[in-house]
Amino acid sequence: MWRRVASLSSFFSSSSSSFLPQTASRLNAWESLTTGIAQQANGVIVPKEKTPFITFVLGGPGSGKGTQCIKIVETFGFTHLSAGDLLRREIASNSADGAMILNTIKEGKIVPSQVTVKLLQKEMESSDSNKFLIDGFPRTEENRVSFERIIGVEPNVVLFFDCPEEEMVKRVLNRNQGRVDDNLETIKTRLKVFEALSLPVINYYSQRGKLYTIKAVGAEDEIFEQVRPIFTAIEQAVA
Ligand SMILES: Nc1ncnc2c1ncn2[C@@H]1O[C@H](COP(=O)(O)OP(=O)(O)OP(=O)(O)O)[C@@H](O)[C@H]1O
Ligand SMILES: O=c1ccn([C@@H]2O[C@H](COP(=O)(O)O)[C@@H](O)[C@H]2O)c(=O)[nH]1
Ligand SMILES: [Mg+2]
Repeated sequence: MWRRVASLSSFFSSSSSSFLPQTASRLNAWESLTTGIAQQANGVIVPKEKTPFITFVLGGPGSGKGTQCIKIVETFGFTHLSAGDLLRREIASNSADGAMILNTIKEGKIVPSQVTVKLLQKEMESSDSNKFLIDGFPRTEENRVSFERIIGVEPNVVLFFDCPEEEMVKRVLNRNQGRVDDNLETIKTRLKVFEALSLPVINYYSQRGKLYTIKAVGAEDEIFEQVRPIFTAIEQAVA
């Protein structure tokens, strides 16, 4: 069932990105709130009781997506699904796809959409939560289309953490979490992949009026002050 919710555009100002050719549009994402996840039962499509609110959290490697997601969870109670973390969990559990995922991550390339979307789907379907932060996905147009086809829903909001390359490289090299892809060689590929494959996704959502660009330089708390009003307005709108 489709349902229209009043536009939130008056809560937000436009934002722009040094990466993006066009100005990001205002939030009118609530218009797509209604698509919902559908589950198949005995050949019949049965909508889930409540439609999830989905935020995609995008940005280059080391732009601070994970760091800000933790703050959003603490303040606004979303469920954080990091696609990279789910893939690393597959590697750690020695699953059938583990070796392929490890090689792909080491090379800084993109795991096949079907694998990542299946992991996200499993988490979303088994969660009691109805509001998700999907961090680091979709990374390609193919990822995006697969998510929409398999999950049957579009994001309501897309955040883009816009950070200069030299700052991202510095952060990743200082991260010190033992990640196999936190080395100069892999970072170079990850940055190229981001520019070639992920920026088109960001542009797509900008054109759809769903994109919020956050200037991701400065102290973590200062950056969160750009994020906070977006989620405050969402809370007010659904209350
Ligand atoms: N505003 C900031 N200033 C300085 N360092 C930061 C800032 N935000 C995050 N960091 C640090 O930079 C590193 C990368 O941050 P984070 O892991 O959040 O990025 P990410 O976008 O999730 O990266 P990836 O895509 O590689 O997972 C971490 O060590 C984090 O503590
Ligand atoms: O949707 C995704 C997300 C991640 N990957 C691969 O994992 C690494 C690390 O991801 P982070 O978000 O930086 O933790 C990424 O470079 C890709 O190799 C992916 O393929 N698809
Ligand atoms: Mg991360």
